[in-house]
Amino acid sequence: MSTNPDESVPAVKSEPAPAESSDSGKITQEQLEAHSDPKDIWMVISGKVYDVTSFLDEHPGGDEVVISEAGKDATEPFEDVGHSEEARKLLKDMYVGDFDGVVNKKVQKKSIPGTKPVSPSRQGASLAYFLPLAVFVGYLAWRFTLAQ
Ligand code: HEM
Repeated sequence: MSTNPDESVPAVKSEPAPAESSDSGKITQEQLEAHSDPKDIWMVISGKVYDVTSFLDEHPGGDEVVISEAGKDATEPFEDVGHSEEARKLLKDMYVGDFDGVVNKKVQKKSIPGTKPVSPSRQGASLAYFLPLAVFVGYLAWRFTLAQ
């Protein structure tokens, strides 16, 4: 028999540790930034979050470039280097989860080859040409019908 009066009281469950992902199961910008220490590095590459901490010393490009991208979206610098297929395969083992934030804007904005982006102002401009022309053609057609 125990003399401890607290023993009958059920242990209060401790608060669960903060989740490493948002409600959507994705990693938020905040969580990404929480891993920007050289001893604990996460980074985003093409919308996926990778824990590159253990790879730091092995990186053929040196640790500094990787540290400078800690807690950030490193898609652009990673792609700019033109990493090999081998480098991309290494990423698989470092995968933590999908990124919930905005995927690298510059990369997203890149136009799709073979297509020509039309800006809203240009759309307006072509409408400004087309409308009077359509009215004029309509007028000609009307005159032509009257002349018959
Ligand atoms: C985090 C994931 C990364 C992995 C797994 C990775 C892996 C590699 C590998 C395997 C190479 C050797 C060449 C090749 O196979 O392409 C390499 C080279 C290189 N990496 Fe990375 N890298 C990563 C991130 C980065 C980042 C974020 C930067 C720049 C900010 C960077 C900059 C470089 C540079 C400059 C080289 C060329 C080194 C040389 O040729 O002397 N890497 N990387």
